[in-house]
Amino acid sequence: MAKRTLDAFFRPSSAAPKRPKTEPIESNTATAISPPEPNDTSIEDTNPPSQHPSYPIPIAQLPSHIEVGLEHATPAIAPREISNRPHLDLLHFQPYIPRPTANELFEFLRRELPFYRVQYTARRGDTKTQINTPRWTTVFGVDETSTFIQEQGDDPSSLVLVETKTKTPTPKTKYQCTPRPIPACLDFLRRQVEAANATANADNKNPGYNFCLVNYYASGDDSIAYHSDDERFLGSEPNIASLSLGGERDFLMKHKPFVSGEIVDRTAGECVLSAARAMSGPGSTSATWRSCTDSVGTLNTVSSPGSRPAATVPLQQIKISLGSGDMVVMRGATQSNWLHSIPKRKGKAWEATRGRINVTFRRAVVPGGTNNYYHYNVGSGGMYRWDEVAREMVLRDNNV
Ligand SMILES: O=C(O)CCC(=O)C(=O)O
Ligand SMILES: [Fe+2]
Repeated sequence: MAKRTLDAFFRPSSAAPKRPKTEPIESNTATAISPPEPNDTSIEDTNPPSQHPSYPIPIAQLPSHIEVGLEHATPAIAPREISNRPHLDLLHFQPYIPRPTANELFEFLRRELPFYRVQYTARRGDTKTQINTPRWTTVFGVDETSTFIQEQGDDPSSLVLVETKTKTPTPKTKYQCTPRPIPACLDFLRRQVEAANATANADNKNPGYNFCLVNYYASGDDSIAYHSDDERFLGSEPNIASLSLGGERDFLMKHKPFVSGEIVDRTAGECVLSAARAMSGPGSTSATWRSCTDSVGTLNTVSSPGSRPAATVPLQQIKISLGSGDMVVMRGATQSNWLHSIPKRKGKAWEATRGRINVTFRRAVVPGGTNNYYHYNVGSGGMYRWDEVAREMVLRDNNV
């Protein structure tokens, strides 16, 4: 694996997220607005929101004070590499965005984005289970086989979807959903996170994120159960950047079980590594994946008593407390070997009741990824928005 230097974070990078004066003609973002000058407060109220026929609502642009904060103060600190366990390859920025700006961004995204409480049916053999996703979700982006291009001048609402290779219009039948371009506010963040990643990789490889998934955990009752983001549609060794905003929550990780008798004593927190691959490799179907995350919550362990262990390593769970502005980048073999979760949090303590937003950036390589992400993060139910007076998500539209 390529060696990364953390010092590189404080050197100027060719991939630094200098905001272009105008958006490129070809992009997955839904706006084409020049950046405000840091002192120009008038722009804050006049920048038009991102609009697109696929959006249920116009989505506001970042207020200039947040944008300036992101532009000048990220990464707030060099990341820590966590790779002291088998197959684990993480970058932990603590924080990536300075706390005050991260808290403003949390309030902004909660207020401005459309959210969904998705229900779906998980099938396991002949058994069907109705799942209520235990958090609010929303998603933007399209896999790499399609691209949004601007049809008329710099009017972002005229972004149309074309085939990436041929530039011909994408047939309506290609997707079971209507892909949404990443709105300007999240696209700004995407470019910054990409640049931070490129700096962290010795080969300066840009992960080229084309999806942005957002989770909102309203309280300690909201959660995501143990899963890995290792679907085939993300390609091998996916790079997933995961940003936390708002209330602090625990991020748990545990190694997947091994195939051939490696689990010798889970209660003692020990597993034995052989050359065998982890049990649950890439390619789980979407239904399996979601049923793992939301209903079952963990994968079964397998052991076959005949095999010979080669080495022992601790199998303790890893716990990382994620505060506002912190970012974890999961890379390399992490997804195919490790599970992660945000467990429910009991109690009435402030951090247990405070909301948290998680933004992940990923790259999907085939249309199956687009169908999957919209199915499980937008679904076919109602659209909700944050109500500042009621201090909760309120149903705004029954069918978007
Ligand atoms: O909220 C988080 O930090 C994790 C979210 C996550 O794992 C996911 O959306 O796949
Ligand atoms: Fe995940």
